[in-house]
Amino acid sequence: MSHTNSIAAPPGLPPNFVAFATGGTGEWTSIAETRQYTNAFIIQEGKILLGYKKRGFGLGKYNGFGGKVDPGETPAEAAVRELQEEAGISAPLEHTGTLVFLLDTVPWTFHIDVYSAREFTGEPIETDEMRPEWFALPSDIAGAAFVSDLPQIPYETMWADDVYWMRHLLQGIPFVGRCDFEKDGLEGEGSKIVRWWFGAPRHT
Ligand SMILES: CNc1ncnc2c1ncn2[C@@H]1O[C@H](COP(=O)(O)OP(=O)(O)OP(=O)(O)O)[C@@H](O)[C@H]1O
Repeated sequence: MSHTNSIAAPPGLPPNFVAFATGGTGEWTSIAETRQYTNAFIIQEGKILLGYKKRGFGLGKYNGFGGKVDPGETPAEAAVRELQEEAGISAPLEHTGTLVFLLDTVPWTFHIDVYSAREFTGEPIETDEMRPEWFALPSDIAGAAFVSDLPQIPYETMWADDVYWMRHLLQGIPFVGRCDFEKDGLEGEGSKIVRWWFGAPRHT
């Protein structure tokens, strides 16, 4: 029997969340060393700011802005710093989600605190690491604020797990999740999700 379809959250996630998307096969990979990361998204009336990653981990993918939490820094401080460094803007970021990733090609576990803000100051600028671009929120979430002349969120060019939690993020619903990835056998750093579990707070 696979553990991944069970209602109980997998190792590495906080308690008191109820699954809204689970799947895959096999046992959860055991967690050894954990490293802290951040990921920040600006979500406004009808649109979301994503960055195209120009170098390093996640090259060629769209993602929020973020990176490693430095020693002596809180995740919230790191999130603000990384947003400034990678997109040139400041924002009152609020914690919205927690993601845990294991890749069979990386010996540590990624613990990612996900932040979002509805406003920001400054002008998004392209940096050495990221190229910021706006995308339209889906029309059922945006309602009257739907922006028809922006591209749709490019899930095919994002990490494969993003599609599971993005609607929670866009609606400001807290979420947690875990995914175990394995190399997909293709050239490069391509990987596929082999088991996943996403949950929202019990009362929603
Ligand atoms: C596996 N599934 C995943 N799905 C979505 N997002 C993922 C992710 N795995 C990592 N991430 C994000 O990728 C960035 C890496 O950060 P990364 O560029 O390595 O850090 P940092 O900017 O400190 O690096 P430099 O050393 O400056 O290049 C960071 O935002 C982190 O949250």
